[in-house]
Amino acid sequence: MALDEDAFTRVFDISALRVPSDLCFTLENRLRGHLLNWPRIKNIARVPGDEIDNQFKTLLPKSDVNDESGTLVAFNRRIYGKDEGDGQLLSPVLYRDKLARAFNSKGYVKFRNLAKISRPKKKKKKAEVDSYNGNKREKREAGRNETALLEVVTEEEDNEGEDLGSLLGEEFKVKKWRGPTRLLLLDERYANKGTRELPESIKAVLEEHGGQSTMSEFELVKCKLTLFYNYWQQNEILEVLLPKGMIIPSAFETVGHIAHLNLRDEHLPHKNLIAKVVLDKSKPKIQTVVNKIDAIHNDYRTMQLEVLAGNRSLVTTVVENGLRFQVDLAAVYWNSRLATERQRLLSCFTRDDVVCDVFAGVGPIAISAAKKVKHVYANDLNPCAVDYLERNCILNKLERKIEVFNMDGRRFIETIFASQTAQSITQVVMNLPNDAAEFLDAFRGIFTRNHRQRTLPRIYVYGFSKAQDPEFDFHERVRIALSEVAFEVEMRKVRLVAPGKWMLCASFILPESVAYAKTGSLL
Ligand SMILES: C[S@@+](CC[C@H](N)C(=O)[O-])C[C@H]1O[C@@H](n2cnc3c(N)ncnc32)[C@H](O)[C@@H]1O
Repeated sequence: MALDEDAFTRVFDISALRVPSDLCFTLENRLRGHLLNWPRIKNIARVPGDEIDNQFKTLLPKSDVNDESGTLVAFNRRIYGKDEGDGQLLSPVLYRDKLARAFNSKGYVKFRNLAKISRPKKKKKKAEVDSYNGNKREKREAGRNETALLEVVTEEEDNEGEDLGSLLGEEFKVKKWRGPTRLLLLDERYANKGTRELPESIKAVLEEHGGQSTMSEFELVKCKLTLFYNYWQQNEILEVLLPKGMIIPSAFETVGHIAHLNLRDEHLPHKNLIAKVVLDKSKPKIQTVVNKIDAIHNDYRTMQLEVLAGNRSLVTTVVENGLRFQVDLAAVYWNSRLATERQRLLSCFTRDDVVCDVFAGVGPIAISAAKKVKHVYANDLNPCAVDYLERNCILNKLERKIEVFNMDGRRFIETIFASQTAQSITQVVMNLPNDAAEFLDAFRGIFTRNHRQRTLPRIYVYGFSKAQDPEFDFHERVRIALSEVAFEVEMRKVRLVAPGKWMLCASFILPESVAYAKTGSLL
């Protein structure tokens, strides 16, 4: 089903007070309870074409611009000139401006409508006010990229009979310029009400301020407020589009420019529609919307993703804690939800540490650590992850502090600890929650008598548990893997990854009995 954006256009009749612009904020405060209070709609709107130009301002005498009895009249006379009343002679600047307004390349602008008498009447283009910036625009352009549009319903629309303007031009039906004004949008309960029907409290405020205003004139105008597809929020649109009673998908993970949905089965028939709305509502930050097709099963922990909307590229750049990581979501593992955990882990390290990241992926832990610690050894089995890991080291200018390896975790542990050149490793991170505990046996016998003076590293190993007592369960797995019971393990719940399934982090100093064990792996 295609998304019909026009079906979300809604038009509301409202009333507005046209007030002098210099009073609009005062009046906005005084009339607060009577003004339109809709989300994302400002209740002050500009009126096109009545702004005073700074150039004109300088021509005015120092007294109040809006002194209708004197200055404003004189100003109008100066603008409209002697030929239209008893005004003074126009200054050269104003005279040129007047001429420019009277002619254009096609002839007299002022009497252009005379020509129309002999031609069929074209549909009139109407100037409108965008409630956000007051720009003039043409009605047919509005809609696609608009959020909301405020149109003043003109007298012409109200009274078809008095169409003097269509014969002699706009100038002949509008009043003379009377100073810059603003529209204060009134609460919807005042729509289509006459001035007399306004509550006394509003009238009292207007009367009080009317004296201060030069125009001493407030006008009640009818308006049309149009709200477009862009106005409505994601959940409001999805509520309309999806079948009644269906849970509205709201949360999604973002990885750079990619929104990563995790749709339920019931959503799948509507997946493209949902993705389109998510894309529309999260642009420009989001450029691609994907859905996870299947649970993660493979060794590299990559996700099976289906691109539902937007551009198809799954290569993106994520900024995390001031560091930049390039990621190809189709080929490597990335989880933005672990950002807090990575920070917590990092807070355990000091500048004297040497860190070994056994399952480094594209490097979020290794590279963050490298900014803080003395040195990092980072490894991953996935050649593509290693490729991005190397790029990310360079991207963050940390390549001198990180050594990158591409091997199986167990072999990496054995190699790095056997290496004579390896600096003394103080911290080991094992973030492969499904199986990391099962790699712990690789630490058995990593040190020989020659290494006696070496520091015993602290190990951080992650795991999942669905048990009733997840901490106890994971603790048991760690002990079994190390074939050692007498050592202290700090156990911490990281986050609930699914109902009843916890991710945990166990940390402990590698027991001496394990590090110097005579045998290697028991398995
Ligand atoms: C859960 S991800 C964690 C990556 C990284 N630490 C992070 O936070 O984004 C686990 C990583 O281990 C890697 N991996 C899986 N099996 C491995 C193995 N036997 N040896 C080394 N790395 C392995 C995967 O390629 C993946 O990048």
